[in-house]
Amino acid sequence: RTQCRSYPPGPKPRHLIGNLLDFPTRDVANVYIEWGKKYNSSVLHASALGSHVVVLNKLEDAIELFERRGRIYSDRPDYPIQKLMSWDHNFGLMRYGEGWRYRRKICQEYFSKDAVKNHHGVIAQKVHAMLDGLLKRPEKLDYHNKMLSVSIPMKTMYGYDVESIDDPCVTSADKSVTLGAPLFLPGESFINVFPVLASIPAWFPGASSHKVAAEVKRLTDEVIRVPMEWAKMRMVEGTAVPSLVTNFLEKKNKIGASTQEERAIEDIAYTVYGAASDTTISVLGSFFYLMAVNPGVQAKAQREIDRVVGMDRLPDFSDRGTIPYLEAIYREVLRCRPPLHMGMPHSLTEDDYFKDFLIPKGGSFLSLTAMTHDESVYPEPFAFKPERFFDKNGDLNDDDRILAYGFGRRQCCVGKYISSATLWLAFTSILATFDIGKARDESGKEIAISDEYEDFGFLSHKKHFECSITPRSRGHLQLIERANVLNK
Ligand code: HEM
Repeated sequence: RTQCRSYPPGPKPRHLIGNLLDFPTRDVANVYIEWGKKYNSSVLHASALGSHVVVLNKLEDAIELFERRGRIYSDRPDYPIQKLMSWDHNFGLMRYGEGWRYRRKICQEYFSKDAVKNHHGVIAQKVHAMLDGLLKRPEKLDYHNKMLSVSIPMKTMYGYDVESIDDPCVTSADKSVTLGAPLFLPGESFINVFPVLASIPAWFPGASSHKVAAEVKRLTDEVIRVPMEWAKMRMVEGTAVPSLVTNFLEKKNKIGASTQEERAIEDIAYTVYGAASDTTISVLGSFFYLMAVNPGVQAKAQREIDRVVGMDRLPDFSDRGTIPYLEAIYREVLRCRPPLHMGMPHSLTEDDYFKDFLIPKGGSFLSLTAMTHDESVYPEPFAFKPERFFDKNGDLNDDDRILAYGFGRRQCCVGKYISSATLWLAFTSILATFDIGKARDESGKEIAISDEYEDFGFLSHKKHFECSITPRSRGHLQLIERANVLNK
């Protein structure tokens, strides 16, 4: 340990401001991949005014630090901007401690591998509604994607059926994330670098992050309050349906509950809505894009689905495990395009030493995109090849750890089982019933789809693109209609 002296390599700090101007605020993961090549290191470092950022580009390093040494790597950075935006209610951003543990435990039980079966009905209903939407208005793909992605968390958390994405709960949550997420990046908000700035008022000249934060706070408070009040009203009316919140309110009415528990439930429901919706939108957007530009993969998947499911019914959860190629598509979509390209920031609670480097106490990030595009593990990393997940015998290989769900003592994404169930059923049902292809212009020529993504800081979504979505046959069309009649 005494030999370890220097921080990991990275851009040379400037006088006084350190690396403040070097931190990328757009296309973050790719910039850190480039840094990795430039400084010839998979562990990178930059700092500004006492705040350190360490980026890990290699899976084995993340396993060593975030898992084996998880005790000291499981905190989250204390961003002063968070409180100004009411995002301290988001337990995914909470410091490692009692408050986080309490919320995580409740959430984990609700979404455990076994408990996810309780949500299969809701997932199937919402996936079938998406198929119906695609049938009637295929040009509104973004709308249907968002409806599916927001309606599952709203139903499982509050028992609330989202009727339209113009629902005020949805629009306020959207605005809050669009405005607030970029302020988390190192280099984007000076408040995170100079915590003392958090106490200057929003009207102070130049306090631009404060003004944005104040608006985000107003929106966030609304996102937390409105659906809770709605659920309470349904309880009073006697029309509530089971959900995390309504189950809790029922218990509270029967045997009482502490304020601490009520706060936790409120925080969990709000957190899950945000954590589930934007990530699912991102993956589904990537899925449609990747299917439209990879017709060979799509055709092979459809042959496999037809072989197992046949033409007389829609896929259901009992089919999972019987269509290996679909499993490979699920793995490959998440490998190609992890929605949170940098994962969630983990913070180190004490100085550590790794590979002869000093890893300073403070912020540290892992770069999921760099890990899922590591050429030594995934040859031709930018090619979409579900086949990479099969071994020589044609069986699925054991690379079933979906890196996009993260690492460590925070036991990675608490929603990974419901997410996996949702994405699997959505992918399989969409491919079973529709052909996805490039759209055509008036002269019948295919319109190319660009690879552009919209960057929201930590998260990215596929930029809007035109594609054609057509039912595979009259029989498939009828299956969708029948499923939706049954749902009503
Ligand atoms: C493809 C979809 C999803 C991806 C890629 C994803 C990814 C992630 C990642 C990378 C983390 C950070 C883990 C870490 O600390 O390193 C996380 C945390 C979290 N995710 Fe997901 N997630 C997805 C869907 C969901 C869904 C559907 C839910 C709903 C239950 C959810 C709930 C959460 C929560 C509550 C946390 C915070 C956990 C904590 O800090 O203890 N996620 N997710």
